[in-house]
Amino acid sequence: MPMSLSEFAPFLDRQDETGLQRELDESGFARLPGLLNEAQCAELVALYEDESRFRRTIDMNRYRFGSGEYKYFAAPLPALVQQLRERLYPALARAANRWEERLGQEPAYPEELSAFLEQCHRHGQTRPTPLLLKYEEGDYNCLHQDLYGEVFFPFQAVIALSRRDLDYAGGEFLLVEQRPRAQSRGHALVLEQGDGLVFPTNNRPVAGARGYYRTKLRHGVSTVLSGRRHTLGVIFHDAR
Ligand SMILES: O=C(O)CCC(=O)C(=O)O
Ligand SMILES: [Fe+2]
Repeated sequence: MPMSLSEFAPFLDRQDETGLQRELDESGFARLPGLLNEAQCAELVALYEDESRFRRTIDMNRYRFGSGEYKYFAAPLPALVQQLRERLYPALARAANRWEERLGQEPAYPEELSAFLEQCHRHGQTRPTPLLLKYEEGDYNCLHQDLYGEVFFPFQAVIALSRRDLDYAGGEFLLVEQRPRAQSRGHALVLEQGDGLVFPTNNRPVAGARGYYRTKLRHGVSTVLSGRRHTLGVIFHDAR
């Protein structure tokens, strides 16, 4: 069954973008509720078993990344993942350019994903990074960043594919913000099936007494207490 674009169109409308941009500026992250429907989530979960769709499988325990498993999609990406990556990108590039300006940098991100990916390719980053993750009872994802080379896009997205309290318990999405010369702040975010969350890949500008300063962010997942939790990670830069 082909997956339809219209299903995740609403938040991408211009009028909704204002709210998204405000949330990103205020807290650094933003929820995108109802990004995928139940059938789309189930379809992505089912893809996990189709080895032909992936270029690499990571046993998280082996690298001490946590416990659980994830798989990077091979090119060409499944249509739904490709469309999500393309359609989330432009609003996030506008946010990224505004953040650059706040930090006194030139706006660096092209309007279209394809142009940004060309930058990645010129730096030898040619392998796709969108991934599916699977956590079972006792699994977790240590706090980390997903930088795969010199070029990186300052936002990434995660989409919850499983039903909280029905398919799994625990397994909150964790976001920790490291503030310069201050203690870190943590957010535990519960995502419903189909919800997306956009968050900074590396750092973000925060308004201070004398202009903006940068905080550094890392993300992870708390221990899954029971059941199975699947997520889709949409990272915009390709990897070396
Ligand atoms: O499973 C999650 O919620 C987090 C996944 C993750 O680390 C990512 O998408 O980069
Ligand atoms: Fe990650």
